[in-house]
Parts: sequence; structure tokens; C-alpha cells
Amino acid sequence: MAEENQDHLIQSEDPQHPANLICTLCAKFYTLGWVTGTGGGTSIRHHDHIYIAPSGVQKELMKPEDMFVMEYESRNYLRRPSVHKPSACTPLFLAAFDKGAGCCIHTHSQWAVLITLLVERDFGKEACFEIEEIEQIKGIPKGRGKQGNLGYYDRLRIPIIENTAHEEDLTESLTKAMESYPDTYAVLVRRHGIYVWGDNVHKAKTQCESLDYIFQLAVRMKELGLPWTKQ
Ligand SMILES: CSCCC(=O)C(=O)COP(=O)(O)O
Ligand SMILES: [Zn+2]
Repeated sequence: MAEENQDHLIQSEDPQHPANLICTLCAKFYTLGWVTGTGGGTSIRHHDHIYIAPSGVQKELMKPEDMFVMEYESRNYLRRPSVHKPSACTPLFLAAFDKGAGCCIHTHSQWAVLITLLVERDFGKEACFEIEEIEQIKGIPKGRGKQGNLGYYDRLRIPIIENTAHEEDLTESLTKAMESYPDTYAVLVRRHGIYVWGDNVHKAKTQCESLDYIFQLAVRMKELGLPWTKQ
């Protein structure tokens, strides 16, 4: 399919249309410090179409016409705005869609980055943030194919991967972490941020909010000398 004249893919009066939703979500995320200075972003899968933001732009100022649209099966771009390049996070978003996600959010939240600095790097072992007995853990699903969310006494585990010089080079380690932690809906990237995905936009957003709350709390707990887990 020619990439020209595909504007119908991004033109809609419906605020829930992915092209509109990515813009409104990123404007909200900017106010939380999640996507400032062009970092971070959001991608949505809508049936066989993947909506992707441009790379290196102010994410809070994007317009629907800035959006790239990819056909999921073929990985071909159906719409490619000539003035932009697609987000460097695209292969990572696709890795989440390959796991059944409907939306993937990447933030550069300082709370997420601080957590990756507080969990020590253990060479030869996969690093992981762990916390339990915090009410907000109930905002995170038990795992893919499992019913319901974690309970108060469950332990939340979020794997941490090492950062790379270029965002797209994170794909291999992100995919590996997804395989090592099949129940996870998020992967932290050391000194960088986090990728959070969900079955749909609502779940990706609320999970991202719950995790950010937990990370902020965990940083404060560490400052106060309080443990994240019972042992
Ligand atoms: C200052 S942002 C550096 C790149 C990055 O980490 C990021 O998340 C943004 O990538 P994009 O290509 O979507 O602008
Ligand atoms: Zn990033």
C-alpha cells in the first residue's frame, strides 16, 4: 500500500482514537516528568495497526498528523510523515506487542531511574527490583494468562536491564528479560527509565502510575532505612 494519502488512519473526532490518544497521554505524562526533553513515549496497537510517535520531538506537543502507522503483521509503514523518523523505541514497543500488549509506555521517570541505581548490579545474575506488603502492588496484574492482580502479600518483581548507547539496542535484553520473567508487565532500564505495557491503554497507563508510585515510595523507604521486602 502506498504511504501517501493515508491520513484517514490518523484523522478522527474520537478522543479514544490511537492517534489522538497518544498525543493526549504524552501531554499528561509530560506533567509527571515521564516524557520531558523528548525522552520516553507511547505506542498503541489498534487491531493490525501500530501507532508510533516520531523520534526526538517534544512528546507533549505532538499532533495526530505526526503519527506513524505500521501494519503489525508485515511491519511495513502504512503512513510515514516525511519530516520525521519513527521513535527509536519502536523495536521495544513491538517486543511488547509480540507479548500481546495493546499499549506500551516508555518513561524516563526519575523514580524509575533512581530504583535502577539502588538495586545493585550483580554480574552474571539478572538484576530485579522486589517489593512486598505495599497496597499499590494490587494495581499490577499477576501475569500474562493469569486472572487478576497481585495481592498485598505477593511480591512484585520488575527486572532491570543494562542501558545501551542506542535505544534500539535494548531490544535483545528486553526480550530476554520478558522471557526470564514471563509474568512481568514492565522492564526497568538502568540509568534510563522503564518500559511498561498492558493489555490495553487503560491498563498500561494505570500500571505505569502504580509502578511510579511504588518506585517513589521505595526511594523514600530506602532513605529512611526501611526494607522493601521482609527478608
Ligand atoms: C533525550 S531522549 C533520548 C532517547 C530516548 O531515550 C527516548 O526514549 C526517546 O526516543 P525517541 O526516538 O522516541 O525520541
Ligand atoms: Zn528512552
